[in-house]
Amino acid sequence: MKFQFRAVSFVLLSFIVSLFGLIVADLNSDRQALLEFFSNVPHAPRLNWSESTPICTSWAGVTCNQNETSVISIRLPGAGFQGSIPENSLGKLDSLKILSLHSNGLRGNLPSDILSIPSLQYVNLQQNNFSGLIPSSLSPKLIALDISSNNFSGSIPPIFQNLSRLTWLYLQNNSLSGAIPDFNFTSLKYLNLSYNNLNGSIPKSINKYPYTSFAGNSHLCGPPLNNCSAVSTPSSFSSSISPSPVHQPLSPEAAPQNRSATTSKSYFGLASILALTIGGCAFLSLLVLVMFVCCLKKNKSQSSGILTGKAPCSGKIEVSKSFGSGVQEVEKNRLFFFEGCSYSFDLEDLLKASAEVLGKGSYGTTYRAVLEDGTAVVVKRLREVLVGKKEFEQQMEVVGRIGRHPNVLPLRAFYFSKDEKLLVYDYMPGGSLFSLLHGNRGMGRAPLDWDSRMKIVLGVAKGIASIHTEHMDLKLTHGNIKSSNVLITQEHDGCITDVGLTPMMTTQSTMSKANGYRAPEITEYRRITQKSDVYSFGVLLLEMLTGKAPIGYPGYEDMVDLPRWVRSVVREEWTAEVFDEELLRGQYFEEEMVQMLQIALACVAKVADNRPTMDETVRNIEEIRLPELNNHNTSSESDSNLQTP
Ligand SMILES: Nc1ncnc2c1ncn2[C@@H]1O[C@H](COP(=O)(O)OP(=O)(O)OP(=O)(O)O)[C@@H](O)[C@H]1O
Repeated sequence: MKFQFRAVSFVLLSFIVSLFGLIVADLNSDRQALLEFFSNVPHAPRLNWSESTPICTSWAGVTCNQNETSVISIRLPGAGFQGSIPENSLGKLDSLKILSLHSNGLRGNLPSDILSIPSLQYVNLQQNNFSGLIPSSLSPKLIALDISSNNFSGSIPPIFQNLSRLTWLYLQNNSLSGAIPDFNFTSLKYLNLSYNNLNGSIPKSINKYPYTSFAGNSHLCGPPLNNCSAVSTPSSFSSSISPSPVHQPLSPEAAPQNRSATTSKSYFGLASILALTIGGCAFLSLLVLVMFVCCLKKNKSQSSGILTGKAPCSGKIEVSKSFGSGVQEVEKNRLFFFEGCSYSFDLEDLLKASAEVLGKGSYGTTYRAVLEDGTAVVVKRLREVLVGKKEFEQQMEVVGRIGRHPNVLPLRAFYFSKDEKLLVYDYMPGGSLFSLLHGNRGMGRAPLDWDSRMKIVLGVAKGIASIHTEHMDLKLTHGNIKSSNVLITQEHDGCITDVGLTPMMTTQSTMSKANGYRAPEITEYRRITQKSDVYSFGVLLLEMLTGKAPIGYPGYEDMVDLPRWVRSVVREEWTAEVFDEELLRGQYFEEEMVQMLQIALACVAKVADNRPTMDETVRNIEEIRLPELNNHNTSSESDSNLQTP
């Protein structure tokens, strides 16, 4: 009996010892793998990985599982890594789920053992200099793969077909060639293959993705690009196809992307090309005119469509205390409501409402109007509107269509007359991000915590990305992103307002007040693009991180040229000096803050082409906030905890 007991104890003890040994060995082998990478790849001096410190609690950018037995995530975007990743380094982290090394200077081949780590789910290696082929062995658990803006060549390996959980696939801005394999993705939601050298026809299985997913591949054809039949042979294409997408301001006149294949010049003389162009333009203009007249007629005759007109009974305008003082009696009979709007007042009610000035912006004065039944709305009284009635109404159609995203404040109604242009929005009692960050800095101030800031800016990023999505063939921009145009919803989310106003306003009004948010190319060439929106959003992120208002707000003492100031502080080394002191009190999320700073600095790159797109920015922020890493604890190993962000 005694012998039996001893034997059992011995077996149990050996089991425990060997289990412990295994655990230690596991973490040790992860440590060795990371040190192998770290010692072979030059990086920024701020990285603190050292043999003598505990890997799970001290190494920047490294996250372990809950039991601290293995490394599950590496997130070091923009950490200054230069050079190639050695084989048998990162590829040895056999429990790795998340690998984010975007915006570094990594180059050479991507070792084949990395993407095949069986547990790997999220990979973001965009904006490096990797070259060679995409490895053909990939983790079956991959959910997101972003290797865009590198120099990968060769064809797209058919292995993607087998990845049943793949939701994001971003391969744009590489040198990939050959035909696109006939994928039959089951879970893919986002696909971008643009700006490569792909050729042949787009497989049916993926032709539901937008034009922008395939643009910039001059030898690719079929929906949503040009019909393959319209394309003769690859050699008949003009070689001068624009290398990057053209972004137009949010304006109905913005030209659609040129979707027609450019045929070889040898087929036509200059005269025939000119004649065709002029004829084509004339025909198109006629067509647009006819369509527009039809649209207007339809709008006037029925109240379907996006806009509905309301003809109120006549009444006296309260000249003294409301915004209605300038409205002409004859023209005050048409307040256009957008479809789905539940308000039931008319222009007369609005003009009678008691009004309080919320502020004077660059486009005019904004009022909070309280109607007789107690409904509060916001009325923006525009001044210096550049366009006539028709263009204004066309623009309103566009605005009505894009204001259907939870992070974009919908325009509810508008009024246009010779002397008065009014816009009606919901009143947002939560105020603006500007007032939350800079308002009442004295006693009794409730500081805006990190989680709230992250939620708001992620919402704003999504809102802007939704504006940048192609609408009616137009590449739209916002043109005036700043913290006073970010309003806070009941759910404490960020919501962008003033959508679609920039193209209708005079240049003085659009240039004057928001200089601190303006991209260099706007100041120099007055060119508003989607990338200049990204710049403004980057300044907004810096404002959120530093608590400082960008230049352009008279009356705010700590105004600074934010991108310039932040760059000068962090040039040598990342430092807590840039962060808003309110963020340094209490629980301090340094790693997330540093990562947000990296994202912000990428957005405010001086050269527009070096800035990420808004979609990429959304993903980069979401990656910081993966559910697994929320609440700032280390992760559980359960796969179900890692959901699609
Ligand atoms: N729907 C709304 N609900 C609550 N407050 C709003 C609403 N729309 C605007 N505001 C607030 O009203 C004030 C004035 O806004 P306005 O848009 O006129 O100026 P601005 O945002 O400072 O500059 P700009 O005209 O360049 O956008 C700002 O503080 C803004 O945050």
